[in-house]
Amino acid sequence: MTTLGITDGRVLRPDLSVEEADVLVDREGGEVLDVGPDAGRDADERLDASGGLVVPGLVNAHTHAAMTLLRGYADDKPLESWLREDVWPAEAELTLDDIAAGTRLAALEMIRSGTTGFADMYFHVPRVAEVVETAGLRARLGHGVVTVGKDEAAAWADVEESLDVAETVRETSDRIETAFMPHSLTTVGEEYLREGVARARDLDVPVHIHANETRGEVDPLVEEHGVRPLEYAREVGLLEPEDFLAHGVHVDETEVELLAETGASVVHCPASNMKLASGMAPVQRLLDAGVGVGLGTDGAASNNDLSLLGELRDAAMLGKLAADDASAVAAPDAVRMATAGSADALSLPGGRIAPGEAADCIVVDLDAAHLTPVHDPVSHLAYAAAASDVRHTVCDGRVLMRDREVLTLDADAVRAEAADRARDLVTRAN
Ligand SMILES: CSC[C@H]1O[C@@H](n2cnc3c(O)ncnc32)[C@H](O)[C@@H]1O
Ligand SMILES: [Zn+2]
Repeated sequence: MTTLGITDGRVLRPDLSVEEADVLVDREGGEVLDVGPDAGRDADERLDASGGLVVPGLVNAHTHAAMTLLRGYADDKPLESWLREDVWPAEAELTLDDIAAGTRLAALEMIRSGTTGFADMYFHVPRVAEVVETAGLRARLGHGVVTVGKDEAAAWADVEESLDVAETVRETSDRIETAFMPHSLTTVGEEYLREGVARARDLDVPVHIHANETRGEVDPLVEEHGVRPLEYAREVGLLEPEDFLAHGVHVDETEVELLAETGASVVHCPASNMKLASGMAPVQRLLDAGVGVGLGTDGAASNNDLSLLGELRDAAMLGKLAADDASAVAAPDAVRMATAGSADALSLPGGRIAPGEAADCIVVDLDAAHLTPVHDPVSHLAYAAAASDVRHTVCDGRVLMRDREVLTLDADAVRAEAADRARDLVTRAN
């Protein structure tokens, strides 16, 4: 066994207390061995955390990584017209190599901003998995199914592809898990949902879906089925404890209770919800009811970055507006959402720094003008720290970024290829 010591910093513990300590990591086993004063002093390799805070690696519980290629391509529109007029026509032109390049760019941005794990719903998932493996990240991946606008054969083929990906891609890496991923309750027909979800249960994979994102999606569904969207979701077999729903903006009291009873989680995406004017999720209400809540950026085209530190701030701010209460979604709640909340929602290791837990951690520099003084490091994580404050990123015991240099990807090459491909993509789409 060889060890990594993250030394001389302060460590955020699972109860969100902060203590001066080292973190000792088993590099091959990918787990935390010890947390305590001088625990890392004799380690084989050391990462200097002096002046910094050692935090669990952040977990982005809902994104579409390759949408980095569409960052800034179509802004200032609501979800439905943004998807139909801009995003879907561009996505129809994506090649496998585009998706690999966009995902690499996302991986670079995630490592730089302290994200060690993520959930991705997109296309050409085996290529996405290759990138995740090379970058050294952890992920739960799935092929997004859309059946509206397709003939029956094409719709079933899409369902089969998502199930096939869920079954096979999880075998490709110890850091990759999968899920069955129907796009939403309105873009996938009922028969496909019922059959796909039942088969996902046989494969023992969770289901990830967009749900209750906009009024434009909820109202017609209620009209058609005569029940709330999450009651319909339950009827078609969704809402098992390992399932996780993106957004959950327009949920009523019955649906909050249904989530709490079933144990399915919600992934809050505040920046995307604000940018597309989708609405404000009742996050404090969900937390009060005992619903598991994680945090996601959604794709870079509706955000427009993949920084979870930015998302933390948005979650804390928007949560107060939604509740009309300045004490709602307090700093520790937001930090918990981006760490243990997201990791638990995705059933992935990580989210807590303690012996036996996955060695997914980051060091956030606190020695910066905008982070001075440090009355409360948890407050700084929620309200003041930025992506560029992340100094080191470690996933599964491996150093992915040391002193702001990403070690697993060639940053210049990744940026150049993504910029070229994005330009060609939008030329083809237009
Ligand atoms: C079928 S793969 C995933 C699909 O989802 C689209 N998408 C991106 N952001 C959102 C969002 O906020 N709500 C719904 N769908 C979204 C993405 O462009 C892909 O087509
Ligand atoms: Zn999404």
